[in-house]
Amino acid sequence: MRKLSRFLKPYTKLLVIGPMFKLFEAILELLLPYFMSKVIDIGVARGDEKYIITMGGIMLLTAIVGICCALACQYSASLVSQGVGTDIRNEMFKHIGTFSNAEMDHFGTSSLINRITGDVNQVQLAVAMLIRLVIRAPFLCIGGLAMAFIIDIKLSIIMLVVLPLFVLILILTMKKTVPLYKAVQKSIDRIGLVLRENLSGVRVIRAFARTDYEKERFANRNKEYSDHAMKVGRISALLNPLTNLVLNFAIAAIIWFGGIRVNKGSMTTGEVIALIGYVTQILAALIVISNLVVIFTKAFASAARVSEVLDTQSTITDNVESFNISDKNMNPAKVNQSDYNESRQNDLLNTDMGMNYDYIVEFKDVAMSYDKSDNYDIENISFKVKRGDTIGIIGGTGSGKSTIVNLILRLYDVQKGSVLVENKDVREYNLHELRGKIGLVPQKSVLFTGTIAENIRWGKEDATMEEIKRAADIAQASEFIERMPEGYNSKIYRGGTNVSGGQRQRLTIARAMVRRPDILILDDSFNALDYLTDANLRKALKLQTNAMTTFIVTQRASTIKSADQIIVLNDGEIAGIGTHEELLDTCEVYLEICQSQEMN
Ligand SMILES: Nc1ncnc2c1ncn2[C@@H]1O[C@H](COP(=O)(O)OP(=O)(O)OP(=O)(O)O)[C@@H](O)[C@H]1O
Repeated sequence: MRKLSRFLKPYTKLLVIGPMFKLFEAILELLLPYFMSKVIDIGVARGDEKYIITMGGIMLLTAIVGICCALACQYSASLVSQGVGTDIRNEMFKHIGTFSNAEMDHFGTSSLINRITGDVNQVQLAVAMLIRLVIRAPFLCIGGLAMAFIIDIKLSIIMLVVLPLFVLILILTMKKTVPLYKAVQKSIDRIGLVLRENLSGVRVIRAFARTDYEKERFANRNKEYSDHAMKVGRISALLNPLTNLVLNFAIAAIIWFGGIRVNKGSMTTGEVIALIGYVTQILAALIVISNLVVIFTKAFASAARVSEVLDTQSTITDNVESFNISDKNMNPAKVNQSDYNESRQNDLLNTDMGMNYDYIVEFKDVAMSYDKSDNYDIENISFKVKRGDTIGIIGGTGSGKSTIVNLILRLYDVQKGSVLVENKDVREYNLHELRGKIGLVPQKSVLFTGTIAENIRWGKEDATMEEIKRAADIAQASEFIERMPEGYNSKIYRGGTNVSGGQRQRLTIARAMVRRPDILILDDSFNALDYLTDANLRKALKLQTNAMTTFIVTQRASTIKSADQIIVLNDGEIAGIGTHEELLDTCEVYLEICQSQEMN
């Protein structure tokens, strides 16, 4: 929570003004029982109607001013808590954007969503309570006690007996419930995880007839949650009757002993009524304090989860200095397209003059594991790629194909060796510059809510309709787009679930093509296409993209048969490199793949 206190700084004024209003309202609230006692003792006792009306007016005014103060405090609390919540969410979102895939893997999307929503809400609630109640409740307790002692010291001794008893009940209840609240929070997290997995994978679950299994998994998580919540409920349910019992006991005692003192003439009826008012106020304030403890305990746990995200630094650090433009102080995130184009033109000029690089991509003895251990997921990877070549990467599942392309984009860092793009280590690049050279078609096609044209424009913000149509042509997507009633303005919903898998794949290819990247990476991007579309797409890529270096990751040998170079992976290592014909003679793994697919 302390780490998040910096988010309160911009609201310092409201943080002072809000509680001040609440404090003033508490003072007014403490005056009401006192005024009441005067009405009874003077107005009613003497039958002084004028006094009753005047005091009634003062009490009404006090109450109205009190309500205004409470409203002003409430308003400040809303401004601050909503502001702090919004600021934390924005900062988290921005920070998560800097995470490499390693950090995303570490937290998991489900947990990140919970943290940015549920946990921030909890912190937000604590901030609101901080302003509204943290000063008010203890003030009412102490102030009420002081007023009671001013009215009658002897009768106030009842409070000294009742208060410790009341506090003991609250502490015992909290001791039992606070750990349970944490368990409840965790089980809500787990329900969220199961729910998210189920909703996003609903088709797979139905297809594999796993509905019953998933129902049971959800029911178990739900039961775990309800068990914890019920336990909290059962204990909390005891709180109300117990506190009411103590309160009524205190009131009865005040009336009993107060009555005796009134008969003796040492106290007035109004003072007894005022004491009843104060004891009620004090005990209500104590209940509020116990609720505050619960809210703050939850908020501390949530703040720790939020801070963990904000304190995590991406293992992939960006090289801001390396961006090849005149203003080195420029924020790379804000580098605009024309600066970038200028930088690219300089690079290309250098290339044409033979100054810059021989190979567009080079892996030098690369090893890497996702968990950063010595148990490498890929190892001893070395190869060189010439500009304009088509490279096929083939191998069984889990052999490391996607890992290799992830390293070109620097989605992860290597542990051994180096990856060079245009003769420069990817770690020396500014990430914006590096990724600006590359068009990726990921294994899992993801589209975004918006029109088809908007989705393709993701690849290049300022793409004209002509460029979009050309990209769709190459991706073999124009035919189905034009058949849709609204063509390029047709809407894509929920990550693209309203188009078929193959159509989605072609749209993601168009999105990558529209930026005319130097390096195009197709990570198993043809697997949802029929053989004819696959062949047409490869033909179009070859014809239209002469200068583009294309990596095709696939399990289908026919897709990469005509590639300039094929890299065969087996269990994280290179089993062979060469053309289709060369590999058939030299690489047993490749021969086996081809034979299994009945082609050689
Ligand atoms: N995010 C990750 N976290 C941990 N391990 C991973 C991660 N991604 C891949 N791996 C592991 O790294 C190895 C190589 O995976 P990779 O995805 O590169 O294989 P692949 O050849 O592309 O497989 P496929 O054809 O099934 O996509 C596998 O053992 C896999 O379990």
